[in-house]
Amino acid sequence: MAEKEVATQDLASYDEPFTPVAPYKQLDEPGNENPSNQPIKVAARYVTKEYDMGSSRKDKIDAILNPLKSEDEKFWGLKGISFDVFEGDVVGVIGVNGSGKSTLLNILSGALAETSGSLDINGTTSLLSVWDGLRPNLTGRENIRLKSLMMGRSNAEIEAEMDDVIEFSELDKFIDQPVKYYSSGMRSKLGFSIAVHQDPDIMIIDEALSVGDQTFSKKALAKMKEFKAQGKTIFFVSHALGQVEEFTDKAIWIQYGELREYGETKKVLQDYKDWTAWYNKMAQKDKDTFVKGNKQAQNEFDRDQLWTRIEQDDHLDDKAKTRAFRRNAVGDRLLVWDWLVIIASVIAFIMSAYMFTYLAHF
Ligand SMILES: Nc1ncnc2c1ncn2[C@@H]1O[C@H](COP(=O)(O)OP(=O)(O)OP(=O)(O)O)[C@@H](O)[C@H]1O
Repeated sequence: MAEKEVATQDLASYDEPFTPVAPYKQLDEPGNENPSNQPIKVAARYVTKEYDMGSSRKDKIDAILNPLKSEDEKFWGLKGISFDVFEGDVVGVIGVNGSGKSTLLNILSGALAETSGSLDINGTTSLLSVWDGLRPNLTGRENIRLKSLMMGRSNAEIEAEMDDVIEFSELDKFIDQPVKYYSSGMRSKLGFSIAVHQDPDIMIIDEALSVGDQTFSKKALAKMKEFKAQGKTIFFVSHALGQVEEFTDKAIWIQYGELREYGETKKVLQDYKDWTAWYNKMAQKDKDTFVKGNKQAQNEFDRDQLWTRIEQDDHLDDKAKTRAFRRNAVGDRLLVWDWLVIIASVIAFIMSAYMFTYLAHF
């Protein structure tokens, strides 16, 4: 009976708006213990990603030339995610489709720029996702060379490793075929093999183990365990909760762009499963309302709401608050570039109009 009351109370709270004030745990809080005093590998504070739904250059120019047109729709893929990860932590990242897992991992790997927030990464990262960094028109072998060069490997190192990478990938003669003809499993094998041979400090794996065949998944998991034993830091996104449970020590649960929970894998997985059971029991109409409400909150989120959260965070001093609120210059640089293109086009247009009127006099 008592158990039922607790469950009911927990379930009711799912409906309430989720507004974390200090969503990351302090060092040595339960779920974030650092018994061997490991150095911090990743410290994220209020990391956001604001997607522009009309994000093509044409959409942006359109919006400037038609100021009366309604503003582009924004979507906050991440609404201010904060956490600490220590050397040797193996962290599962879970959450329903569209919650923001890939967005977070792409930001951690440097493949995507965050909109704002402070992110300190101590070491090299390597992202492993089925499509990441693979050029469809290049062969498998050329992709190995390209990705390795991008990771700062020398030609000699690449040639020395080439046979091992190919052997691990099990692609055999297909290695000289363009990647666009590969199945998703084959891409995953190639991507995985390239990534593990880069020997990064921080390994980021996005769903890549779920598409290969079972034998390869086992081999890949064994390789990951080897990394774990060496004390590497690993982020592991997967919908396969069994794999997350088997392989990770801590888990981050992301929901609609928020960090819902971070702590010991067992506890986070149990809470996530409870939530999923609660969600699945709802009538379709209620599920739609729930999802719509959360997505709307992601559309309507803004910098004021973000600042309110940061301001209330007692764990941060003023300097850290300012840093956490700061917009990332990369995003702004893109805007400046867009403006330059527009200004140059307007000047070119005015000059041609002058030339035309001048020539028309003769
Ligand atoms: N380039 C983009 N422009 C606009 N919205 C985007 C873009 N990329 C992702 N999103 C949106 O951001 C949200 C988070 O997406 P993300 O891919 O990070 O989720 P996910 O948790 O990895 O999902 P899945 O489990 O399905 O892979 C989604 O609602 C998605 O539609």
